[in-house]
Amino acid sequence: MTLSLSGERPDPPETADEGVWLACIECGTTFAPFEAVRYTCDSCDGLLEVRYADLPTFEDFEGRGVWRYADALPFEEGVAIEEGDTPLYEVPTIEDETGVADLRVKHEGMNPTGSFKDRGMTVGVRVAERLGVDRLACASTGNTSAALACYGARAGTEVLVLLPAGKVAAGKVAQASLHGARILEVDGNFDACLDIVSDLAARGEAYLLNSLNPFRLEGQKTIGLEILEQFRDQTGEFPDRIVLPVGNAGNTAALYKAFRELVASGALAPEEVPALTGVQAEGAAPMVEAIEEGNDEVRRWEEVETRATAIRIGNPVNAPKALPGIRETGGTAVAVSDEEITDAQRSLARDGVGVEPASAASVAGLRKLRESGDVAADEQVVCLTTGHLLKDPDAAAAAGANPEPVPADTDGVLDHLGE
Ligand SMILES: Cc1ncc(COP(=O)(O)O)c(C=O)c1O
Ligand SMILES: N[C@@H](CCOP(=O)(O)O)C(=O)O
Repeated sequence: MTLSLSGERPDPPETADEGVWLACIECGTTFAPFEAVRYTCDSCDGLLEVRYADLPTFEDFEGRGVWRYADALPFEEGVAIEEGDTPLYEVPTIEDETGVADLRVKHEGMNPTGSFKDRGMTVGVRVAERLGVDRLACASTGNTSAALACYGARAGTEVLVLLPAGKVAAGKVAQASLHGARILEVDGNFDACLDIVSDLAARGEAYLLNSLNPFRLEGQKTIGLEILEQFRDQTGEFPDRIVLPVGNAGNTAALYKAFRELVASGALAPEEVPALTGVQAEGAAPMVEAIEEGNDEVRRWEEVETRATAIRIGNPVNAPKALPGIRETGGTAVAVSDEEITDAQRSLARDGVGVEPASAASVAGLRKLRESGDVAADEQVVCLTTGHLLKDPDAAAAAGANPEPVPADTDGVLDHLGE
């Protein structure tokens, strides 16, 4: 099966429950959505996708936040704390300097726990309730654990998180801890943590809420729906391109699914779909490698390193959904250095947008693609910034200027200021 923008609408199988079912993206086998815990296909182990008998158009959306898009989701409401409805900012200085026709920044750091993961958790934790599981778990570079801890607390369910020891930013560990998750620090990287937690989930020890869980990506689809609506409200048009940081490739997969569904409902023409453009750090760039080499599979990088710890990932599990997303929308992928990421973080901050390093990768990638000519000057672009500045206070302090010590009197302060 190919995940294409054909506008195809499959008929509901007998396994559908109120017009919702799960389908394998590799072999097409379908499953009832809520009768059993399932993350991948029983027949071929392929990734699963949530499918709907009815697909909404823009006119069907009403209300605010993630649940404005209930008609595109498996439920009417979730375990919610006002996630979504994040700002789409103008960034005049960066727009000027990159020389694109229009540049806006969709700041997902403005979600309740400071990252886009909340959009996935409001749906995923609701599904967990429906399935009646009693322990939620994830592997995390930080943000997933913060969001799961918070939404798990809200649902009153036990949460277990596995983190790569020494590689998670301070703000994120603090969040997971205070929201009451049990935190295990693993002597290995994120991919090793995900291998372990997937194994625990397969043994029935916990319900997995990483983006391998197809319901989480349903919530993350709303980023794409919101961008289209906001950009059209602000400019009268849809953006030509969305540039986003890539780690486990959940957002790339989720945005592509949002656009495929809008095409299938007739709400969006295939040529109106924004080109999905992924950015990775040079030290963790398996998706970029696959795009550059034209590979259908992504090679797992065993050794990964980057200052942008949120995307320090060598085995993007959603690659089979995300690669077609980049290719079919006419997008591309690019790797950026840690220095380029920090420069972009500073530039965003100077335009009033405080983000963590991984988020700034989107702007760093846009800069690089403008220099290479892969992004044209007449394009209308949205850069996705995925997490808040305060998530990683150490990186922010290192990127900013040091405080200057002064004596505790006005003359001393004036002297220091040289006035
Ligand atoms: C701040 C931040 N940005 C980007 C990403 C990458 O997103 P994805 O895994 O959906 O590619 C993550 C986590 O993976 C993240 O925490
Ligand atoms: N950046 C992520 C990595 C895990 O990604 P997920 O989307 O599969 O949960 C994090 O914050 O842990």
